[in-house]
Amino acid sequence: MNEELEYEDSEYDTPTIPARMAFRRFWPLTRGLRKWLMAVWGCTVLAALAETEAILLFAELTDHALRQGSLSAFWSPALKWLGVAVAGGLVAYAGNSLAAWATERFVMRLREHVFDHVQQLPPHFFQRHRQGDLLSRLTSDVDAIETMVVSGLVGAASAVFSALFYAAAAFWLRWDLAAATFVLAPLFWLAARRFSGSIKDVSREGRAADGAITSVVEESLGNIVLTQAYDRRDAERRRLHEEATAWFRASVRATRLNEAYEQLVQVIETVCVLAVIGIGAWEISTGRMTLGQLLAFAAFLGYLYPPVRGLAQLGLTITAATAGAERLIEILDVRPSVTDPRHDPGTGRPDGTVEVRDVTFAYPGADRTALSGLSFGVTPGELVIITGPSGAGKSTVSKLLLRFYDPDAGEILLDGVPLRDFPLARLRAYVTLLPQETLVLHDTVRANIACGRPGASDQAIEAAARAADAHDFVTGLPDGYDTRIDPGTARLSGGQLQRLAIARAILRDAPVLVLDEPTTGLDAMAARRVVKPLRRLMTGRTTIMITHDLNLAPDADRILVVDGGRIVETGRHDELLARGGAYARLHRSQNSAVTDTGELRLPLFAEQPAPVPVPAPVAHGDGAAHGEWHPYGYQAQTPAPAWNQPPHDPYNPYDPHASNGHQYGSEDPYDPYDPYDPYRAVPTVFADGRPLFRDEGHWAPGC
Ligand SMILES: Nc1ncnc2c1ncn2[C@@H]1O[C@H](COP(=O)(O)OP(=O)(O)OP(=O)(O)O)[C@@H](O)[C@H]1O
Repeated sequence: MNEELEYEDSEYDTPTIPARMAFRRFWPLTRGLRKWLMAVWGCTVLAALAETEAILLFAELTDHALRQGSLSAFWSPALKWLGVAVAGGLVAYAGNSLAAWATERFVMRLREHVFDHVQQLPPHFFQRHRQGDLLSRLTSDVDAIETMVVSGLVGAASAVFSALFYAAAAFWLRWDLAAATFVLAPLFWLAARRFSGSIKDVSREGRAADGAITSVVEESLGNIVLTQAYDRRDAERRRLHEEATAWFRASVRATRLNEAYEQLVQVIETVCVLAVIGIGAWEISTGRMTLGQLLAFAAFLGYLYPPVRGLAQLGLTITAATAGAERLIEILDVRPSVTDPRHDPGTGRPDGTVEVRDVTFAYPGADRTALSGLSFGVTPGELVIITGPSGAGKSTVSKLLLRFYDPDAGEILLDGVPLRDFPLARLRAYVTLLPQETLVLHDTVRANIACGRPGASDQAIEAAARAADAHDFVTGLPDGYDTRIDPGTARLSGGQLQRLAIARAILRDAPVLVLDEPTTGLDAMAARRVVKPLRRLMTGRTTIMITHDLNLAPDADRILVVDGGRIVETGRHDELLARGGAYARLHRSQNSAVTDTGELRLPLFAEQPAPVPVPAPVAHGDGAAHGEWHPYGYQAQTPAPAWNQPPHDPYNPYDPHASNGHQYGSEDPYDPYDPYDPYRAVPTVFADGRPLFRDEGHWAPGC
């Protein structure tokens, strides 16, 4: 299956794979365990032999000791039986322990295999798959495969052996009786066949629902602040209820199907036992069989049915497990978007000269290119800022620089060597990313910094923390560097976490740095506090900073303004401002984005284009003179501009303005959601002529 197919499939329409193919897919993972599986099978065989011996001894005891009432005939078979029971017990214990060891090793190996694979998958894979569903695939679906490949195989081999062995013993004991019983054997097979299709369907539904439940719980807990702040508990509960209902239906149906199968088999077994007893009674009455022989035969049947029934049940279990295998195979078939080169050119640590040469790139499955013909270069010690509007392709540049993807056309070179020629681990040691969201490991502060360079000494960690201005707040934590922090930790502020990330990057000491919005999400004070550590981090390195925050722009050696995946302007801060183009506009919009609190108190849109007088003047003792603008209203006599009317709230049934026809569906043609509505009046100036929004023109304070 290719990747294109992959993201079109949701977790609910996983492709169907036959059990045999699924088995073959995972069988190679049993390498190294197969001899132990053989040993487990050997133990099962020995245990079956011990059981058989026990049954024969039971027949001997019945015929010689019990029927003849002879105690002397009791001791020898009794002691033998005891010996056989102890030996059988030991063998069964060894076999079961070994089986548990082998199956758990297989599960571990499979889980690591899938986990390793998932870790190599490109970022868009995780955007398109729900995390909860992935979790469920890595846990319960992995267990299902174990059932299919290891327990299933050993179970099937043991059941086949036991069935054949007990059948042979039954034939040896009384072939005619055995033949009569075996005529009924296909009934078991027919019953299993009847149920297997439905059981597979219901297992598939159950697994998908299991993944969906984990997803809802995971997403809901991850968004707990949103849930509580917007009181979305009922909505979240409903979401969980929907998925839980699907799970509930699937599991009840699965239990019903299994139970129906079990009971049907029970009835078939009873028919067989009655047939044996009937024929046996007739044989005993004609003197061709002893009671001991009949009881031994019945015991053999008692041992024969479980493996026969087990085989059929195993078929159903494997069929159900195939549903899990399909879900894992779906993930394993997604290929990583980048791989290591065949040959490592073995270059030493690069100086850090980066050249992006005519790069074009579209995300897999996307119909638009994210970058088109992008070219720029950065030399060691230089700071290049990439800015531009949202969706311009800035973060995509960082993904290509880290080689999460390869360009569709063009090339990115590090010291003249194409990125695809570096082994990934080495490339990512040379190019460090400081991502937008601060990534925290569930570990101590020390480990969080040290993950920049595993094995770093405590002194190096502390030096990095000092350079990142993190040492002081870290030593103020209850356990200093040994304080445990968690992702989403409340212990540290956004700015502090960012400084930890900077310490980690300082310790990593890579020649190339890619900073993706290093100050986004921080308030002005926190952003200012990270600037100094950032400068220390950037010193002497090739730095590519992706940012909307143009406060750092005057420091840049070059600024690239990207729009629609292309570079639309290049230059230094002053040059670009003087040019008055895209950059100047971005810069202006950013500076004017500092909101005037007066603006916040104004209704944005008028209800009516025609001015309506405010019913009562607002009496304020703050010097609001007649005719003066006041944030809460206009003074009497002065017709209030439309935008200064108390806003009509279409959702408020008590809004007095609702009665004047300002309701949806009334004749009032005003549509608040239509930007081209001719009735819509967007105020741009205050009553005294001052511009309402700062970027409308110069606004000298006090005028
Ligand atoms: N995984 C993806 N699959 C498909 N298209 C994507 C994917 N990620 C991003 N894009 C698209 O690629 C384009 C560039 O996205 P990118 O994230 O690089 O923009 P950006 O400039 O960093 O935006 P922002 O400033 O909002 O982070 C956008 O049109 C976006 O919709």
